[in-house]
Amino acid sequence: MTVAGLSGVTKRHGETVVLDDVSLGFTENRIHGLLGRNGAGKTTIMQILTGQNFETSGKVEVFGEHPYENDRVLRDVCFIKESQKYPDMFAVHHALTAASLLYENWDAEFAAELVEEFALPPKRRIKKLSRGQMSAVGVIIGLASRAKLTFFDEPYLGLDAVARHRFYELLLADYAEHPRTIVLSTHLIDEISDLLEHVTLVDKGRVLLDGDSDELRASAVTVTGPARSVAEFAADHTELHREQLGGFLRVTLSGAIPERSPEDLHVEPVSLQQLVVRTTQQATGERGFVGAAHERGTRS
Ligand SMILES: Nc1ncnc2c1ncn2[C@@H]1O[C@H](COP(=O)(O)OP(=O)(O)OP(=O)(O)O)[C@@H](O)[C@H]1O
Repeated sequence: MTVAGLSGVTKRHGETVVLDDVSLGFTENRIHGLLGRNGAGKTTIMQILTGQNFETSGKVEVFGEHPYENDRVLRDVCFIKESQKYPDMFAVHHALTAASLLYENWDAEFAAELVEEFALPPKRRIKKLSRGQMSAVGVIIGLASRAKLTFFDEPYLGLDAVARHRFYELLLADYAEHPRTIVLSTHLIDEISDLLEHVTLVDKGRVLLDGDSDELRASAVTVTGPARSVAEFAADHTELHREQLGGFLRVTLSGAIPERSPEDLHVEPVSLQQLVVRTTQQATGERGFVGAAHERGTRS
């Protein structure tokens, strides 16, 4: 069941088209990745779905209703972003108390455990916290709120690598015990790709990819080997990308892993990160992509 979705949504700021006829949906009890380059429109999508921004046209539904100024909807929605502002006097514990009043599924015990886990000084004012500690405040609120629909708009980027991995572990463990819909927006695709069950890729306000992660991973392969052999093999496939590595060639090809391939070739499924990069390059016609015209021509 789709809990939050956009249907033919366009968002304009004056002459600038920020979202261009976007349709997407986030399914109940699933971890979604909302991916895309800087300025792609990810934050705008999340703002519209959390009632913090307006669509110019199209249909927006969260739990079957429009979210704007809609308490019935918003009490089940948590939006965690890096730029979250708190009143000047707020200490960590004030932010947690405010969150406990806002979210009906708030788990105070879990929040206290997370404060210890991320070694946060509860009485320190938020504006005095380090960047990583500020990110931890957001991460803790996002997890302990247990909202039916939780958006994380890159708040964990301020955490160091060790703390980020701990966040991913905690998220997965808590999600297993308390299934809900989680949307993660990030540039660090490799880091979170194992977490994601569904991926939506946006670029320049348009949806480029939208599908189940495993199906997307199975939709392309990387083939590496002696240049001539790879080129011969690639000739029969739709090529998404080509990289020369000395006498070797690496190509990304559209399609499933072939049952048989020449012995001197190494064929592996594409990683989510590669797929995202290649698809975005293809859409923007960036250098490094061979066969863009063909691929574009074959897309419906
Ligand atoms: N109020 C505004 N007026 C004009 N343009 C805006 C406004 N808000 C956002 N934009 C533009 O909309 C586009 C999408 O912005 P958005 O913040 O949604 O992207 P994003 O995918 O979240 O990017 P990032 O990964 O860099 O955070 C950008 O080009 C941005 O400059």
